Amino acid sequence: MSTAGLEGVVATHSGISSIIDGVLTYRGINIDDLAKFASFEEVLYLLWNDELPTKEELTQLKKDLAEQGLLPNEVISLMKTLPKNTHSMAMLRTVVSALEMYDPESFDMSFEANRRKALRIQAKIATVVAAIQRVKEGKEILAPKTEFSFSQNFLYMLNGEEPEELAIKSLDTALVLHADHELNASTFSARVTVGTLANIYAGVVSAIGTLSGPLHGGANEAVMKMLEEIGEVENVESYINEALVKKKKIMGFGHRVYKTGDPRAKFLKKMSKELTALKGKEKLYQISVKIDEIIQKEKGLLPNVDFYSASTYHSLGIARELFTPIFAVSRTSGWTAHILEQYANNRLFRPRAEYIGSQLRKYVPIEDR
Ligand SMILES: CC(=O)SCCNC(=O)CCNC(=O)[C@H](O)C(C)(C)COP(=O)(O)OP(=O)(O)OC[C@H]1O[C@@H](n2cnc3c(N)ncnc32)[C@H](O)[C@@H]1OP(=O)(O)O
Ligand SMILES: O=C([O-])CC(=O)C(=O)O
Repeated sequence: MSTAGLEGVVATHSGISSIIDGVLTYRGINIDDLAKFASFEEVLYLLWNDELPTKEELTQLKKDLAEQGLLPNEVISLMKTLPKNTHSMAMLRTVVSALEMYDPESFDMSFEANRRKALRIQAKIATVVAAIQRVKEGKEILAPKTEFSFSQNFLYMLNGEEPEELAIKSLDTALVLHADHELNASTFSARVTVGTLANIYAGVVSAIGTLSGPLHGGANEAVMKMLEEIGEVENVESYINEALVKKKKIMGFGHRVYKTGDPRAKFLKKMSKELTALKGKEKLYQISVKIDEIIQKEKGLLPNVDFYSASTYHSLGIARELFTPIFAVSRTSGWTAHILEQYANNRLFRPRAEYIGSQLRKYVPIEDR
C-alpha cells in the first residue's frame, strides 16, 4: 500500500534539524533561542558546521558572504533580458541555474569545492533576489558592501539606502526562522536531485521550483493576496466563510507535521503586530488576527510560518512577489546543508509506485485503431 504524500514516512537520516513533539531545533538548538539571540550568519555557520561560530569565524563568514555576493556581468545582462512580467520565483530559478555556468568550480565535485559552491550560492542568491526587484523597476543592480551584515546588505541592495536597525533585525529574525525545516518538500527535492550525484546548483534549482507552490513556500505570497482581497476587518467573516463553504484552503494555515502549532509562528505574529503598528498598517494585523480566530474555531487549524510573515514583510516595504524568493534566500542555508549531508553519505532515492493502470493488453497497430 502506498502512503499518499509520503505522510509519516522516514525517508532519510539527518543531523541538521529536528521536529520532535512540536519542538524545532537546528543542530540540537531550540529555534526559540536562535530566533531571540542568533544572527542569520550564526545560523548559517551552525547548519553547515554543526557548531556555532567563534567571533573570528563569524567575522570571516560575514566577509566571505559580502565578497562572494557579486554577480557575474553575464548574469546581470541575462537578468535584464528576461520578461519583466515573469514571476520572481521563475526568474530566481533561471538565474540560479545560470550561475552554475559561471562558477569556476562547477565541475569539481569534491566536498571542499561543494562547500565553496554552497557559500557562493548563499551569498549570490540574496543579490539575485534584490536584483530581480530592481531590474523589474528599471533600476541599477547594487553590489553588497563588505561592512554590512547579510540582512543589512539585502535591504540595502533592494532599496538602495541604508536600512533602519529595526528593519534589519526583523528581516534577520525572519531569515533565522525560515532557515531549515527537516525534510520539507523543497529540501526533499534538493536531496533527491543530488542523490543522483547531480550538481549542487541542480539541487538548489529543484528546491526553488518546489518551494514556489502555494502549498509550500508560495503560501506567504498567497496570504498577502488574500489580505488585500479582504481589505477591511468587517469583510473577514464573509470572505472566510464563503471560502470554507467552497472547500477552499486558507493559505498560511495547517501543517503536515505540526498539529499543535508551528513554533515559528508566534515570533512572526509578534513582529507583524509591532511592525504594522509602527508603519500605520494596523488594519492588516487586525484582519490577520480575525482570520486566525475564525480558522481556529471553524477548522481547528493553526497558523504556520507563512501566515504572519506576509504582513511582516509587507510592513518592511517588501513587494508581495518577493516574499517567496526571500524564503528561498533563507532556506538556501538549509538546502545546501542537506545537499552536503546527502553527498557525504549518498544513496540514490528510488521508491516504488503501486501500479493502478490498465491491465496487460496487446499493442494494436495504428491501421487497426
Ligand atoms: C513553509 C510551509 O510550507 S508551511 C505550509 C504552507 N502551506 C499553506 O499554508 C497552504 C495551506 N495549507 C495546506 O494546504 C495544508 O495544511 C498543508 C499542505 C500545509 C498540509 O497538508 P496535509 O498534511 O497534507 O493535510 P491535507 O491537505 O491532507 O488536509 C487535511 C484536511 O485539513 C484540511 N485543511 C488543511 N489545511 C487547510 C487549510 N489551510 N484551509 C482549510 N482546510 C485545510 C483539508 O482540506 C483536509 O480536509 P478533509 O480531510 O476534510 O479533506
Ligand atoms: O516542513 C514543512 O512541510 C513545511 C515547512 O513548514 C517548512 O518548510 O518550513
